[in-house]
Amino acid sequence: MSTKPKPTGPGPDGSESAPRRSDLLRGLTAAFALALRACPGALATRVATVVVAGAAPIAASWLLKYVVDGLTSGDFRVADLTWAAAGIGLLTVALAAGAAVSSYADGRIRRATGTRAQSELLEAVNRLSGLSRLEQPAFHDRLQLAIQSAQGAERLVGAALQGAQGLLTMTGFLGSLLLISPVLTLIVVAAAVPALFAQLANSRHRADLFWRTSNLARRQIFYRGLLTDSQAAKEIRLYGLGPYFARRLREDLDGINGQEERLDRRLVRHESALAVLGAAVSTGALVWGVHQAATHALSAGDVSLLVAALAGVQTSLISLVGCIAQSHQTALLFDHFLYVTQVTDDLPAPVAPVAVPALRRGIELRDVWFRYTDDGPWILRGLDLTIPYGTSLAVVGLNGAGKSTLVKLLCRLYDPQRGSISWDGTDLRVLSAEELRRRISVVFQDPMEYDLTAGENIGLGDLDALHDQERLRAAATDADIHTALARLPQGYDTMLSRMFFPDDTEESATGVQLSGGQWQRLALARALMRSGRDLMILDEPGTGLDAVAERHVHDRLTTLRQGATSILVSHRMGTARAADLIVVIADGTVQERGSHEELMALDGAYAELFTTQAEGYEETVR
Ligand SMILES: Nc1ncnc2c1ncn2[C@@H]1O[C@H](COP(=O)(O)OP(=O)(O)OP(=O)(O)O)[C@@H](O)[C@H]1O
Repeated sequence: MSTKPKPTGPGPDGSESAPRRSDLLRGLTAAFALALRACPGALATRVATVVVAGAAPIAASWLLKYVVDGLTSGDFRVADLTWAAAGIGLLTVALAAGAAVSSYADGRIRRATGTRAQSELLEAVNRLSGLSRLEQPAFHDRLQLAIQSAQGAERLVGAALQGAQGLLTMTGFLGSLLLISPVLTLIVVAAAVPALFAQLANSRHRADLFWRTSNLARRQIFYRGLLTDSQAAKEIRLYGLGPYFARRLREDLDGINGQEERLDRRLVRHESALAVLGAAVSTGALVWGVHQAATHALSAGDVSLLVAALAGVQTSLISLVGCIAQSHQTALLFDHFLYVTQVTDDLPAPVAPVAVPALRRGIELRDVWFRYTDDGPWILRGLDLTIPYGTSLAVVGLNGAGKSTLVKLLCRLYDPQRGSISWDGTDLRVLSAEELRRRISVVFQDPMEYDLTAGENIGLGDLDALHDQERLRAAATDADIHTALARLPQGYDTMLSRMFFPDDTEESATGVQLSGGQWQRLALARALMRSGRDLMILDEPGTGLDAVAERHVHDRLTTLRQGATSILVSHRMGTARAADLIVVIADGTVQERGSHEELMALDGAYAELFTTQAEGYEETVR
């Protein structure tokens, strides 16, 4: 199963448009809500530290003004000045302690929101009961970005709190300046406003660039995945594709770097002009303040407050703008997280789900039409098929005829666009998909190879029996894999992975890799853990098995299937012939149906498939 995103259009979902400004507000609200759900205590602490850190510099500058005014005028009480100086000291201590508490609270917020975001994301993906969304490249891309941005909530909260702190300090200092001189306040604000808007525009440019280059960035993940994936390594080495993909990755990186460089050059011009403007306003204000003090229009304390306010406004402005810029980009990424966590199920859930009864009459497909995408070709075209209870059905047909598609529809991994599939007369659409699947046991054509122990690989078929050694062994024996597993270094506890080791194993221990056929048998054993279920589906269980193994497995399955409703998809006609009912799928419908003898007598598609295969064997033997 590949987890590598495939490159698609320019933006997520292939859309060309950059995100809207409202994304920032939406992202911020959602990030705070997430942090509040994850760690309300740490968030409240962090808000308290913001108030302390935002207000303390202003209070300290007023106390300093009081001290300076007292000292320069000579009109003071020693005790008052001492208390004021102690107050400044206390505020400094509060600031230092606040910084330590704030960094601890940040850590807690980071861990708690990160974990919560991951779980909410995976819960949302698990809520998707079908396959179609996960198979849409655009959704898949979104999902990859959502996984990367799960930490975005913490960064957004952090940036917003830092911004709030900057805003608090700036407002406090502007208020202080207003008391000294309304004119001066106006000048400082006038110098700050263009800087603020220019910085906002810059952050918007950065966000746009990020959006424009996100497709290139995703393609890099794809190339990096190819170059480091052990599954891809065989072909990459055989065809000598490494340097080719490395070059394409470098070209994409150069593309992104080039665009960033151009934007940086533009922004540096803006920023230096703004810095000069800010410095000029500060210097002018300072000169004016000193002049006013010299002519006794202002006190020395006013000048000290003026100096603190000018520095405070400039610093908090820079911090505020930095936070807004960071929030903008983070909100863009976090939007993918919100999209995925709010996505609706791809299979409509029944309004009043009906309990899935044990199968007693059979399964019926009536005029089933199905295609994977709205603009794709029809795979099934009005297929009719009745599978009576207790029948063993074999489905045969050429490659791409739609056999595996039929299997997936029976498991309700998709809904047909037209027609119906019913379980004892009840349409699958009104049954709970989860309950339905509990009544089915399937070996898919491409079964999973879990990087877990051999026992777990089997036990996953029935989680309640994950550690039931007897049942694991029985299933493995029926799938003809018990002997091979028993011979592994740690028997059923052997890790079937070259990447992970059991927690209690030394790092030097190596995992074991099974052959393709052995994995196939393990998947069969996993399905056999559910052999008591109402319907057993085997989609090509013989692929990858050698002739002797296939014979063994086939004999066991024939015994196991007796009396049970089962569906076997197979290209091996020798295996299919033993079924009670055989259907040939072609052109999206059932072309022929009957027993082996009936279909041979019909001398149609089945007879042709059967004799062609039989002749092939005879020629080989001769
Ligand atoms: N997830 C998918 N999205 C889009 N098209 C698909 C998907 N899965 C299968 N198809 C298409 O549906 C058609 C039928 O595929 P299916 O796997 O059902 O055939 P099959 O009869 O099982 O073939 P085979 O014998 O090769 O296993 C094929 O043309 C295939 O390309």
